[in-house]
Amino acid sequence: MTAATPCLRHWRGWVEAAQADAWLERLRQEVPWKQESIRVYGRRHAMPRLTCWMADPGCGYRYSGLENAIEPWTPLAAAIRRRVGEAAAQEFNSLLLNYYRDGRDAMGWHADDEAELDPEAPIASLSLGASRTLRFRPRQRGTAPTLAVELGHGDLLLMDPPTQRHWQHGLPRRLRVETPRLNLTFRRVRLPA
Ligand SMILES: O=C(O)CCC(=O)C(=O)O
Ligand SMILES: [Fe+2]
Repeated sequence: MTAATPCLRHWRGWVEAAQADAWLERLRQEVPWKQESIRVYGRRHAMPRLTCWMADPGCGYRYSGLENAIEPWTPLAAAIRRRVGEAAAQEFNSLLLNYYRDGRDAMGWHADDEAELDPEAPIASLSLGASRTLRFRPRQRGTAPTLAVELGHGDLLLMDPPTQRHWQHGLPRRLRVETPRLNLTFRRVRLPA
């Protein structure tokens, strides 16, 4: 069964603009950004964005078929994790950072439903920089309308369960955009009992 809409909570301007500006600048500089590549039909392509995976020890996981190297939390990322965790009432143990250098960078349709992730936990997404559209479509195509959420500077979006089970999301290119955007998705990786 497909839920009629994804379960989203969107706070526009969750971080006040001057604070968001400062976070954007500092994260661009201090995060060890990586240019990963993806395999499509056996060929390697540069991923259309830079990424970094930060997590507590033991919280590694595979994303788009890549085994991510775990980076330790930078002081700012750790501070943001605490604030986002309070807003979401959730203890996040991992974070994927995406750096969209301009409107040519993007992310394809996917669901964040890897086996390593706790399906009961929300995923919290913080956006900094250029405004971009996150689109949602039902995994069972045609059973519900596609939805677009405009994510601006300082916005926090919570994707609550069972959103990942029934919906995919993606960030299309937007060629008019010439400025960068950072997105931080806080996640909960299941730990061995
Ligand atoms: O950049 C975004 O807003 C989406 C990022 C995303 O879907 C992800 O990191 O899994
Ligand atoms: Fe995602």
